[in-house]
Amino acid sequence: MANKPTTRDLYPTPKVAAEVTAYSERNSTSLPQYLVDYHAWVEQNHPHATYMVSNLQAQSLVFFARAFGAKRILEIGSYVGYSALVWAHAVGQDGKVTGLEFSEDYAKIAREAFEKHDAKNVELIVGDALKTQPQEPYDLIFIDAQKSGYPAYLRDILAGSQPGSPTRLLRPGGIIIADNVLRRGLVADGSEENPNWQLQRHVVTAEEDLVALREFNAALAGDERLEALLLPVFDGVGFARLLN
Ligand SMILES: C[S@@+](CC[C@H](N)C(=O)[O-])C[C@H]1O[C@@H](n2cnc3c(N)ncnc32)[C@H](O)[C@@H]1O
Repeated sequence: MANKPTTRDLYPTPKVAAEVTAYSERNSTSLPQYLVDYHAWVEQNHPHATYMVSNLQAQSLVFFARAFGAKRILEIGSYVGYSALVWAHAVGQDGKVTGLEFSEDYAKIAREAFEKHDAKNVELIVGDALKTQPQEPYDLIFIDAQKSGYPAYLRDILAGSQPGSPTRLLRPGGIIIADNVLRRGLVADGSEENPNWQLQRHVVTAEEDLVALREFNAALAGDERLEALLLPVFDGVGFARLLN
């Protein structure tokens, strides 16, 4: 029996992959124009714009948030607020988004964007997310901060969401979404034969990030309180549902 084609077999050149992404974006429910414009503005004005999720990934986040029925979302790592604004759009005015962001400078830019777009349902807490997790329940937690912190974030979420606790962080049935869990494939294949090894090793990721992400992915799949799915889309997206 022939093997199913892999992502690379399906979209074998950069041009095909780019066309597929643009086509998928066009054939998914559109984002409001102010979100697309803000993404473009950050790309033109900020040196670390690649920190942001893409518009197509943002479309997927809106879809998942609504499909999961999430009205209260915690985001760990907000940068200048693009994905926080996306979540704010997804949950609507009767929902709530809390972003945790280390940098005061990034948070200032994000808050200006929230104000400009009249997003009253999103707040930012500045500081180390390992120390600033709120004491209230969320339906969905998005992890997108420093990769070396992913295992600790997961431990904190699980420890802070004990069955029966009135202050639990993630409700029973709540969803965790973690971005960049494959790091251009280096998490799964960190060998020098991986063409991304030379390109990315010193630029995008450090060995400690890869070690932490492998630990995180294994913990997500192995914890008996979680049902997990790792999808090889975008830079690798990990999903988990908290069972109790
Ligand atoms: C990939 S960016 C987030 C991008 C954002 N989610 C988006 O898509 O628009 C990661 C952010 O996490 C922040 N960060 C890193 N370590 C952190 C920590 N310990 N606590 C809170 N934020 C942290 C960084 O300052 C950076 O802005």
